[in-house]
Amino acid sequence: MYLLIPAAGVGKRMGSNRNKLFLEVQSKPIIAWTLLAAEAASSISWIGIISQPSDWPDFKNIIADLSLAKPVEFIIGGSTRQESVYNGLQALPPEAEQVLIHDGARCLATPNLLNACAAAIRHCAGLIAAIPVKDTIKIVDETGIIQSTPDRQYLWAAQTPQGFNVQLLKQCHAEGIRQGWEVTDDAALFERCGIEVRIVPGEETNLKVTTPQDLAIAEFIISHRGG
Ligand SMILES: Nc1ccn([C@@H]2O[C@H](COP(=O)(O)OP(=O)(O)OP(=O)(O)O)[C@@H](O)[C@H]2O)c(=O)n1
Ligand SMILES: C[C@](O)(CO)[C@H](O)COP(=O)(O)O
Repeated sequence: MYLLIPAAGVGKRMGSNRNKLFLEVQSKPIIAWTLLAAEAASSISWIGIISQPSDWPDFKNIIADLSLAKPVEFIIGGSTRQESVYNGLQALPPEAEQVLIHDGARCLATPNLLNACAAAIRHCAGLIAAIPVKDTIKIVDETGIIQSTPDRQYLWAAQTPQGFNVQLLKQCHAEGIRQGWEVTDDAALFERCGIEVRIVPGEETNLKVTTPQDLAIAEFIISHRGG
């Protein structure tokens, strides 16, 4: 299975002065944990890391330190996640029929989750890892007044990995460009094009390291993992 890792962000919400993926959790950069999960997932045979060329020397040093057995290709990142994934799709080898996309910032996803998504995408056009929402969610207007409370049984928190048929995802990205759609995940492009996206049970611990609080939580989770 081909795996694209969007890793070209800047980490605004982390308040970091450079790509947050170089921040350390348990003495390893965030991206190193993500790459180690990909290395340990038996289904993954090819890794594309989508990132800004100015970060490539640091990524290359990290990869060398990890002595990964799997090939890692470097792909130039865009100015949004959506653009970065678009670039990643163009860089896939022509024989790639399905792809998993997994945020570099979701460094706690387990190899099992990557393998489960890789197995499931053989049987559908699109899927995402997701977990049921625990909070009561409110739709609020711009003045801060609640407009409605959606029924929680239909609410799921989207994670990555997200898996897709490559041809269809390329078509959906192209349609997104034509229509000027701005989305925060690839499933949203499938949805807007009217193509079904299936849910695969995600992991409660598979948080996206977005804020300094997430970094502390990631530190706690990794330090309490066995092995
Ligand atoms: N232009 C971008 C922006 C984001 N990403 C990647 O998409 C994932 C999810 O993005 P997010 O957590 O929002 O990362 P940042 O964009 O770095 O954070 P922020 O939005 O706080 O600036 C991350 O692995 C990030 O590196 C990317 O590849 N290209
Ligand atoms: C793809 C994603 O991780 C699913 O939760 C998320 O949508 C990325 O969005 P962000 O706005 O870049 O954090």
